Amino acid sequence: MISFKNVTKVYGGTVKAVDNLTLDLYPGEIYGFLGPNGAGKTTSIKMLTGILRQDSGEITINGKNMLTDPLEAKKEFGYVPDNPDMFLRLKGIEFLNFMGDIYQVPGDVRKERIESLSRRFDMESALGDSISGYSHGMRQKIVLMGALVHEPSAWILDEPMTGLDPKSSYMLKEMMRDHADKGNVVFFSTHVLEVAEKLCDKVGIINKGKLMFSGTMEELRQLAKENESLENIFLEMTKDE
Ligand SMILES: Nc1ncnc2c1ncn2[C@@H]1O[C@H](COP(=O)(O)OP(=O)(O)OP(=O)(O)O)[C@@H](O)[C@H]1O
Repeated sequence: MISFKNVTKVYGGTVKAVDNLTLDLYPGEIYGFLGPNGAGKTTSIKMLTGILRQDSGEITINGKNMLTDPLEAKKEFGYVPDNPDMFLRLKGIEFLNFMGDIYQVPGDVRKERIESLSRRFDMESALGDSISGYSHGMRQKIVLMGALVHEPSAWILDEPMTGLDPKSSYMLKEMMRDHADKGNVVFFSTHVLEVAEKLCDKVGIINKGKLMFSGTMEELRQLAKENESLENIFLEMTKDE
């Protein structure tokens, strides 16, 4: 379970990027975090993963507190950031082994997982190449594979479908469903309403740092007036006053 309790983050003393966020994500759920540009999605995810420190409030992952017990909390999740341009000097396989080392995944298990992930994402022939030569989508895939090498309980994915080709995107969605169905939390951000609509058990809509809605897709639809599209609800909740 992932829990945000009254979490606030202010940049430079003025920009309230996340405003008193309280949100619980339960095992078995795919939770989509929706919001327009600058809404506070990435800031929330960076606090959740320990990259940024919140100004107030508490974040726990499977009961482990990110501020007071960061090493244990970080073992609980795999994280894919919104920008996959990292470790460019490494070859794909070196990066995956590096991630395996960090999370202390034993050699034989690691080999099996890397083979299986490479097959799923069509990356077998690219593992020996330097990441600097990868396309955006291939970088996205290698970062995703690295995040999954230790088979984390929670998946935290910032805009994971961006740049993936249809087959990889389909594969990832299947994997997300499968992982949640095994009793894990999958938390991801997206701008794309249709993705959220098809994939998520629950969604949260954030705007200007404030959580405007959190609930099931069905509850979201019920909020809509008759004949109003989900897009209209989304626009209504995120419009500028
Ligand atoms: N390092 C920073 N310093 C100052 N302000 C920042 C910083 N990072 C983000 N912000 C501001 O905080 C707010 C939330 O940004 P954030 O990146 O969390 O939004 P987002 O929902 O992820 O947006 P996008 O969908 O465009 O990625 C925005 O007003 C943004 O300009």
